[in-house]
Amino acid sequence: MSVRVVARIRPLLEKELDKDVIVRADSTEDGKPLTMVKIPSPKNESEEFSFAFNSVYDQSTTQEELFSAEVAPHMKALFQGLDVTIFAYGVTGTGKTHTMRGGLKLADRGVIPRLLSNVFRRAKKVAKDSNGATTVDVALAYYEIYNDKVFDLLEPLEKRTPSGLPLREKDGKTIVVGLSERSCEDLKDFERLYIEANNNRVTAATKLNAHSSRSHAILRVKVTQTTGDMVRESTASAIDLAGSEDNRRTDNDKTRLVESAAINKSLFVLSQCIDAISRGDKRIPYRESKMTRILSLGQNNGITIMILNLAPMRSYHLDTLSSLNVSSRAKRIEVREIENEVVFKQPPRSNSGLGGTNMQRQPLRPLANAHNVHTGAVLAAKASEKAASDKPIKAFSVYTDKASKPVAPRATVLPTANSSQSLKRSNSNKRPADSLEPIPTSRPSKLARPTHQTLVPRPSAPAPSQISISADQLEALVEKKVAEILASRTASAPAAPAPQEQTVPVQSQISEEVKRRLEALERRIDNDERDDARSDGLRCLLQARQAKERGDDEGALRFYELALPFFPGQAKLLGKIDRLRAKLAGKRVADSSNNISSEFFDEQQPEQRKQRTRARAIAKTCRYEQEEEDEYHEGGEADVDDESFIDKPAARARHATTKKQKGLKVRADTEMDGLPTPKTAQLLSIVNSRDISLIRRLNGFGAKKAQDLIDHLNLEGDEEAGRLESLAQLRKLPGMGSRTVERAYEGLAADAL
Ligand SMILES: Nc1ncnc2c1ncn2[C@@H]1O[C@H](COP(=O)(O)OP(=O)(O)OP(=O)(O)O)[C@@H](O)[C@H]1O
Repeated sequence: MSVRVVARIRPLLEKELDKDVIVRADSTEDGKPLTMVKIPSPKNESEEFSFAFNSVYDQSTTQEELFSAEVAPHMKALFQGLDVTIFAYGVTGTGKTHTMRGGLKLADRGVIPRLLSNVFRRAKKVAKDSNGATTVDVALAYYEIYNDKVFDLLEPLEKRTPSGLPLREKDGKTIVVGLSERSCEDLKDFERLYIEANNNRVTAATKLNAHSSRSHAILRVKVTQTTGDMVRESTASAIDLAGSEDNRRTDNDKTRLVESAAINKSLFVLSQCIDAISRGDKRIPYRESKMTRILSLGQNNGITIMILNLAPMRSYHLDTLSSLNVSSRAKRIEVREIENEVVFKQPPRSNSGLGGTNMQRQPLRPLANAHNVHTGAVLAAKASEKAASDKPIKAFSVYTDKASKPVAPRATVLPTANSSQSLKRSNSNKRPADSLEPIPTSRPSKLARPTHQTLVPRPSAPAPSQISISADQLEALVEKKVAEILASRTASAPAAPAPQEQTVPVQSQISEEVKRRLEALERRIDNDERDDARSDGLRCLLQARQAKERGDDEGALRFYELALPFFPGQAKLLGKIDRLRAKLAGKRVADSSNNISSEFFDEQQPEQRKQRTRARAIAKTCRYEQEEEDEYHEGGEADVDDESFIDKPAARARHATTKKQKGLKVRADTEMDGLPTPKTAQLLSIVNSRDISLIRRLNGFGAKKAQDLIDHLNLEGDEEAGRLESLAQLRKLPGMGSRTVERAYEGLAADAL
């Protein structure tokens, strides 16, 4: 099933009553429900663009109507074990927070309080219908992504660390490490928590919205239904995204500008993800922002509803067109409606096999094919509260945490997802205590183990620690993903003529290597806690460069603009932005009309559209592969170069530890950094020429690396002011590093021989 995308047009506010309304809801035929948003062309008022959605809600729509039509119908599915995600998207001031949170009056309450009210009502009904045999527990996690950092909204502000909470991937889901979770008894309990938590959320007045959300807020409502030893867990996520904003209209100060840059960047990445998914690209840039990692659009199982919020006034014209374009593409995203697996609680096991009465329970273990792996831990959390409080670091998923309800300590997952009522765990399925290998640990158990694993006698190899298991699992997942991609590429590749066949395995190896490096690099970027402003700025520049190479001028402009707050007043950067703006001024309108016609074209010519999409996807894949090969073909040192860009001192320190690398560095310093040798002078003169064809000829430089180098030189100043005088200066540039410079130097030396 596709992501359900609905649009909501907000009414005019009191201060806007004299404003010109240009956005309206319409239906395809008289008497049919509203499914179209119509808006005039900014170029030609007599021309009107139409965007089709699953449903459209006009200015008169009440909070109750929206909830009843879009959210209430999915509450049953939530209690059947499906995860439900609802997120509000749109420009600043269009009503996202109003839709999700709403006002304090009963009629003004938004999706979130209504959702909770519905959940508690259903929970009571489930308990009543089962004569008390089934109990339902509701727990909340609530956090915000502010300046691309994750903060727990249920914890007081004093507890925040500057770097925020880290993210990890686990069992195909992105989890927030250290996130708290609160048990919630009833609506009053929820309101108390929610109002308190919202006071922690960053909002501020901007010119476009007196209470503008400066962060993306994510509320997770976990519903746990327990019947005897069966546990079913599902999660409703309600996400209020911060709104994109055009800083020419906001009059934002420096702090607001930095926030705005982070908001716009993450929303831009979201739009890129939507585009990539709808084009069928293999690589979706989820990892380029924390918000897209967490949202994982199209990756999560369950039901996803996107609410596009729109303001009807002319002053939002281009922004409205842009968000209509993005959201209408989101309709094409497919999500799998798969229920979460049922979990069976396991009675407390004897620890006799572990020896000693003080021995703690088993350590964390990986749980294959389970979505709700933390259930046992959550339900056991209160019982083990004291032990847990002794631990310095907790790795809770957003589905997991400090629930306060005492429940059985362990749970076991059955691989059958849909047979919850008929399955009961027999005694023969219990894992005998003597099959446990002794694991010296003081960590209390937090994860369940799948039944099918427990039935098989375990080898007596020593159990790895929790951390090494996670790392191995991660590695294995990456390997598996790469293998699958390669297998599908090989399978779908057309038969090559005989002479080229020999090159296929080599290319596959290169791609595999490239993929692995890319994944490793992304992981390293994500794990790097020191996301300082400068490296964010440099990343924006690199993204801009990449967008430009792809011919995506709009993307390049957005990223250059995002980079501006990090390099204020940079003449070169401002020049680039001005040139791109001028180029795009007329093109933007033309693009919009192309998109509309392609919407209609899609319906009329599905085959041609598919062919176009395929051709685009193939062209893009080829481009990616070419770029990757350009960058990585030279082999083992590419990651050194990249690492030096992310964190040069740390990377150098790491690489300087091996004997071989130590030798290389010493040689580089003595041979290359003294008085400029002819080779040094030659290398510097090639670099200073800023001529891409010359720089590309250097050993280890592909098109992208060469262009990045030129961009960085341009940022340093013009050819005179930004001239490099030594290799040490070259090494300090982002993306360079000792190894790169040495290879380029050695390449020149080899040429001379
Ligand atoms: N459907 C609606 N009915 C009445 N008022 C609305 C409606 N939608 C939005 N508003 C009002 O419009 C203003 C802006 O809405 P809101 O703060 O929800 O926008 P937003 O999209 O969340 O903005 P930002 O992204 O800056 O946080 C608020 O005063 C809100 O009360």
